[in-house]
Amino acid sequence: MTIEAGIEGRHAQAARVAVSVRNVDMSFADFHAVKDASFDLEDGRFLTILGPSGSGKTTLLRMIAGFQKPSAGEIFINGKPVSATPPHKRSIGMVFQKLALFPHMTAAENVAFPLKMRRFDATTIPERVQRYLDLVHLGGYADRRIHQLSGGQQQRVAIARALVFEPDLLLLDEPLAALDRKLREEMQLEFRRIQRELGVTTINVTHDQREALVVSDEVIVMDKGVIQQKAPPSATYRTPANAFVAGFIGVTNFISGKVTATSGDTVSFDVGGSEVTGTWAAQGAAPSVGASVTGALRAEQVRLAASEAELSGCQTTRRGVVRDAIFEGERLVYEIDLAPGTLLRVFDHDAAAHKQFAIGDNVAMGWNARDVLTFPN
Ligand SMILES: Nc1ncnc2c1ncn2[C@@H]1O[C@H](COP(=O)(O)OP(=O)(O)OP(=O)(O)O)[C@@H](O)[C@H]1O
Repeated sequence: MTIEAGIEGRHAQAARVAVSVRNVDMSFADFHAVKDASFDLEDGRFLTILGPSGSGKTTLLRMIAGFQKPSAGEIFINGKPVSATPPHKRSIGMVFQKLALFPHMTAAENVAFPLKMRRFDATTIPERVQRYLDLVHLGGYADRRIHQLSGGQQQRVAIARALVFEPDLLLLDEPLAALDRKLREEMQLEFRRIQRELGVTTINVTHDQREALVVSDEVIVMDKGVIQQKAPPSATYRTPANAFVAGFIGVTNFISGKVTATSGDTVSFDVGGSEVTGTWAAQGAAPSVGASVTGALRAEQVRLAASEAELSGCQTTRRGVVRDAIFEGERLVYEIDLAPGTLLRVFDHDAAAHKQFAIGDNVAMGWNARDVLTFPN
C-alpha cells in the first residue's frame, strides 16, 4: 500500500457527513462570487479550499460560518439546514489571519473567554483551559499576556481559543498567511497534528498550494466562483480535473497545439512544427484531429541529458537551448526552448548527482506520454 493510500484510507469507515453544501450560490449586487457549489465533507476530515485571489473561497467559508446568507442553495451541518441559524449558534470554532486576541488578557484568560460566553460551569473552566493550552504546547505560558508571546505562540493561543469549547467544526481563513515561511510551515504541521489528535472536522481556506497539499485530507480547487475539483491532495496533483487545476498545483508547463492523431487515450499534437504525444486527461472522448489542445507537463517530469542516447527510458525526446539556469538551493531550475515561443521549465532536484548545464548549452529533454496530461484548449 502506498503512503497516500494509507493516509487516504484512514477514514474509509467514517461515513457520517458533517458538512453538506448543496447548490450554493452567492451573488453580490453585480458580481457572482460563488456559482452552484456542492460538496460533502465527512466527519473528522480536513478540507482545504484552495484558489487564487477572488476565486470565491472566503465567500464560501463565510456562508458555512453563517456570516453571509447564500443567494440560493442550502448548507447542512450534521444533517441540519443552517440558513436560519446565526453564526454563534452553529458550534463553529474559527481562526482568521487577524487573530483578534484580547491583548490585555493572559493566554489563559483568552482561552477561557469562549467558555465564559457559553456559560460553562466555572469550576470546570481552569482544567479545560489548561488541557487546551497543553494541546497547543503552551502549558507553561498560561499567565503570559498576549504581547509577551511570539507570533507563533499567539497563533497557538488562537487555536486553543477556537477549540476549547469543542465545536463541531473548525474554520480557518488564511490564519498563516501573514507569517514568515519557516513559521508558516511549522504551524501547518501543528494544525495537522492538532486536527488529527482531536479529530475535529476542519475547513481551511488558502491560496498556498503547498499548505493545501501538506495539511489536508481533501482539497477543493476553486476558480472564478466554481469548484473545479474536490479530491485528495495526491489526486489533485496526479490527476487534475482540468488545465486550471494542473496549472495551480505544482509547476506545470503548458504546451498547446492542434491534434494530428489519436489512438485510444493517446493524443498527438503539433507544437511549432514538432509533434508532442500526450494522454487525454479530460472527461469525455478524446478530441478529433485538428482540435486545439493543451498538454500539461510538470517541471519535475522532464529529464535532461547531453544527448538523446542517455534518455533511452523516455518515449519522447527533444533538443533545445538552455535560456536560463537558476540555483534555488534544493533544486536547479532550467528554462529551455522547446519550440519557437514555447519555453519548458525543468527541475533538477538532485543537481549534485547530475551533469549541470549552462545558459546557451544545447541539451536533450525527455519525457513520457503519460506525463503530458492533455486537455481541451
Ligand atoms: N460584500 C461583497 N460585495 C461585493 N463583492 C464581494 C463582496 N465580498 C466578496 N466580493 C467579491 O467576490 C469575489 C470573491 O471574493 P472572495 O473574498 O470570496 O475571494 P477569495 O477567493 O477568498 O480571495 P482572497 O484570497 O483574495 O481572499 C471577489 O471578486 C470579491 O471582490
